[in-house]
Amino acid sequence: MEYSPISHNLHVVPSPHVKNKLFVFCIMLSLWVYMIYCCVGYCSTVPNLTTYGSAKAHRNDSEAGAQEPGSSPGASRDLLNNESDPDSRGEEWDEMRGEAKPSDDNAVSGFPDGSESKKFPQAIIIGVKKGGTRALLEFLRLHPDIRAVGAEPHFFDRNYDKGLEWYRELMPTSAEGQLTMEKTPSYYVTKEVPARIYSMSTDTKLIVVVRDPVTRAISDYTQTRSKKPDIPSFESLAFKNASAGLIDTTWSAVQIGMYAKHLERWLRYFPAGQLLFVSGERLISDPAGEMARVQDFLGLKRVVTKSHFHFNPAKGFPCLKRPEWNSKPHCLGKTKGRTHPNIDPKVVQRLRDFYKPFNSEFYRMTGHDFGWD
Ligand SMILES: Nc1ncnc2c1ncn2[C@@H]1O[C@H](COP(=O)(O)OS(=O)(=O)O)[C@@H](OP(=O)(O)O)[C@H]1O
Repeated sequence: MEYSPISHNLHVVPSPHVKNKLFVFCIMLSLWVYMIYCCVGYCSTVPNLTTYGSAKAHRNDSEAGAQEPGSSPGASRDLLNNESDPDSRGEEWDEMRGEAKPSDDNAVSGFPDGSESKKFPQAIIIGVKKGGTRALLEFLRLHPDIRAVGAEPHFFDRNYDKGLEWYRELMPTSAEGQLTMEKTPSYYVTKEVPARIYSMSTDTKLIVVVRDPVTRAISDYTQTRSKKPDIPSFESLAFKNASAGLIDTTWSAVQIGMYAKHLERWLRYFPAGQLLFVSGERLISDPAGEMARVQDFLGLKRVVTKSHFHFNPAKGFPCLKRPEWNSKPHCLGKTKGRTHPNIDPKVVQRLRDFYKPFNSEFYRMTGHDFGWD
C-alpha cells in the first residue's frame, strides 16, 4: 500500500497539551476582538446587562398576571405573559401600518414657538387585557385634543425603577388644552400600580374597558396559544380539580376577570368618579355611543362620532373612517379578533357560575349592569 501523507495527517489526534494551547489561544483571541470592539466605541450599544437583569426581575414579580389582592406576587400562574404581544409595542390599524412612525405617537409637528411640551398623562387606560383597550385608544387618537403613546409603556408595573422622567420622555408633545394618554392593560390587576399612579398625580383619570370575563379569559388563552401552540387545553388550565369543578383562581386568565376584587384596590386611592368603565361589548356594537361617554368623562368636545365608524361585517368589528379625508375605513390588525377555540360548554357554564358573584359585586360597585349573566 502506498503511503499518503494526506490520509495519514487526517488521523493525527492532537495531544491534550496542544488542545489546551488551542483553547487558551481562542480565549485570548476573543478577548482581543472584544477589546478592539470596545475601543471603537461599540460597547455602549451592548445592552446593559445589570439594568436588563433588574428590569426583568421586576417584571417577573409584578407582571402579567393578576395577583390576588393581598396575595404574594408569585401566586399567579402566568401562562399568559403578554411580553411579545405585538400589541404591546403599539399596533397600528392594518392599512396604516406603513405610515406608522417609530416614535409611536400621534403627534403632529410641534409649534415653532415651542409651546408644546411632554407632559405626564392626565388620563390612562389601565385595563383590562383583551377588553378592547387597543380599539379604544385608536378611537381616541382621532380626537384632535388627545395625544397618546401608541406602544404600551408598562411604566407603573414593569419599568417603575426607570423613574418618572423616563416615563415623561415617552410621551408625545402636546399643546395647552390637549390631553396626554397611554394604555397599559396590566395596570388594572397589578397590586402596586394604584399607589404609584396616585403618587404621580391624584387627579389622573382612569379608564377601564371591561368585557364578559369568560370571553375575556378565552381571548387571553387564544392569544397565548397563538404564540405557544403547545400549552395545555383551556379546560385543563381552568380547573384546580376538574371532577370537583374547582376553578383555578391562580391562573391569570381566570384571575384578571375577577374585576370587583381588583377594583377594591383602586378605590382605596381614587374616588369612584375618577374611574370610567367602558363596555368592551358596546365598544363593538355601538362605538359612537361608548365614545360619547368617554369624551364626556375626559371633558372633551364630542368630536369622534358615528361618522367615524364603519362596521365591517367580514371582520365583525367597527373600523375607522376619517370623514374629513374621505378615506376607506381602517380596521385593527390580525391580533385583534382571533378565532377563539371551542370550549366545552360545561366548562364555560362552570366559569359563568364562578364569575356570577364577582360580576354582581362589580355591577354594584360601578352602578352599572354590564349584562354578562
Ligand atoms: N374595533 C375593533 N376591532 C378589533 N377588535 C376589537 C374592536 N373593538 C373591540 N375589539 C376587541 O378587542 C379585543 C382585544 O382587546 P385589547 O386590545 O384590550 O387586547 S390587548 O390586551 O391589548 O392585547 C379583541 O379580542 P379578540 O376578539 O378576542 O381578539 C376584540 O374582540
